Amino acid sequence: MKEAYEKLVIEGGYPLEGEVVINGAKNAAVAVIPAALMADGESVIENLPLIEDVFAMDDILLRLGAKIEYDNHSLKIDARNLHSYIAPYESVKKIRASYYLIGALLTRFGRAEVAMPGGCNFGSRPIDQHIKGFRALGAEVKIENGMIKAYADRLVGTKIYLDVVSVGATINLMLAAVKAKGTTIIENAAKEPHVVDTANFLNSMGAKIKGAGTDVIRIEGVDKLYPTKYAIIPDQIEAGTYMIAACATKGHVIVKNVIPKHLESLTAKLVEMGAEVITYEDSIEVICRGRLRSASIKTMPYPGFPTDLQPQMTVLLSLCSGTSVVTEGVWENRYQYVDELKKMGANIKVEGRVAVVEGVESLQGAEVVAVDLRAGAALIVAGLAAKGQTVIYNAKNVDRGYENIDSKLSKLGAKVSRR
Ligand SMILES: CC(=O)N[C@H]1[C@@H](OP(=O)(O)OP(=O)(O)OC[C@H]2O[C@@H](n3ccc(=O)[nH]c3=O)[C@H](O)[C@@H]2O)O[C@H](CO)[C@@H](O)[C@@H]1O
Ligand SMILES: C=C(OP(=O)(O)O)C(=O)O
Repeated sequence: MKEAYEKLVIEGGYPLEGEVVINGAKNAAVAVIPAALMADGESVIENLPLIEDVFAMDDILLRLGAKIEYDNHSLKIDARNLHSYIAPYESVKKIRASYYLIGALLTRFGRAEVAMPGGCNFGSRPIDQHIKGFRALGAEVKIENGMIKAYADRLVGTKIYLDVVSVGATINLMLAAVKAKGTTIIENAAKEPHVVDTANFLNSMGAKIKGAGTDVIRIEGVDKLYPTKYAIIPDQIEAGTYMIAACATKGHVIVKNVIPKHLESLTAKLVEMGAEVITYEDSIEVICRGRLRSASIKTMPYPGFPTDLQPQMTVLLSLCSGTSVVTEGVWENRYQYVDELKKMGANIKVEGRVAVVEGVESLQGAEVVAVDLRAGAALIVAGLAAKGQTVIYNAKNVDRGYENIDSKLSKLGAKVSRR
């Protein structure tokens, strides 16, 4: 009988060798797609990753009345016949990014009813800053029966200071402010590459956004947004995952179609640990011929070390010589994968947001479960490096953020199959 979720089977111990082309950024794609709903016409988004989170967002758009058409990695979105401002639970619960429908539908219709979002479960993932911002812009917002209901006859620009640096709130409030009356200033804004990419997409639609990529974003409201054609940035987390896997397997990999600046915190850390990393204009070469040194990382908002690479990096640190310390500076409980790693021989002690990692000579293959997207990516890195066979259940979780990860790894010499 077919498993409820497909599993990945990995024969470990083969160094990754060769080139891998990185797809578009998941966290840019899931912001830009709903943003396209704000133009009454047909937009084209290029370089989209063909991943489960994008398909889940597509499903939401179809339920709202949009028409979509794929041509390889390009998506045409026709939002002319949008007929609903209600995004239902069964499609919204699959992804975290469904919260962007609130900002986009508020701007399009002046009203939005969106179920509470889903996404990776690592502790509470509040959206109070989103709601605080919508209310500051003049929207009435209430939560009823698990639905976020927002209404605004007219959104009016204002100054919003985010209590915490939040990617989602920063992007969502940009979506709500682009056609508000007057100017909106978002202070303590997130600076991630996908925040900048979404601002650039909105500006290509006729929005007037300045300062994205800094902690103060200024949005001058406009009367109309226009359909556009736009190619999103490459995925820094997909690229970083392959760079870490190259090191974990003592391999030699070139990740292509990347923006090296987006990976500077990882590149610097890998060099500190003893890997050879050569940066080119749109690719990065990683060479690792021996056991790396231990290091410490603390995940922080961009340009700090990205939390979405924390699980993968912890696997690499598990194989280094010496003791490493990992501090999760963004999420309260993002170590659920550690119990699975321990089944493979990792020596990790978790206290709250800190994990102390004692390096081991090698990991052993085991049967493990991918509890979420990056936990699954971490277990893949571990299985590639381990001695023997690793079976990863719930592998569909990995497909949320990685396009064709098994075939890409096979092309790099890994022995991996989906069963
Ligand atoms: C779809 C998407 O883009 N997901 C990314 C997004 O998630 P997401 O947008 O959920 O993450 P945020 O940047 O908002 O969260 C950062 C921190 O702020 C807190 N917070 C956030 C919002 C809020 O209203 N109140 C609040 O307290 C969170 O609990 C967390 O501690 O950024 C995270 C941090 O880079 C990444 O791990 C996710 O991959
Ligand atoms: C946490 C992640 O995704 P999401 O916020 O969509 O759950 C991630 O991409 O690592």
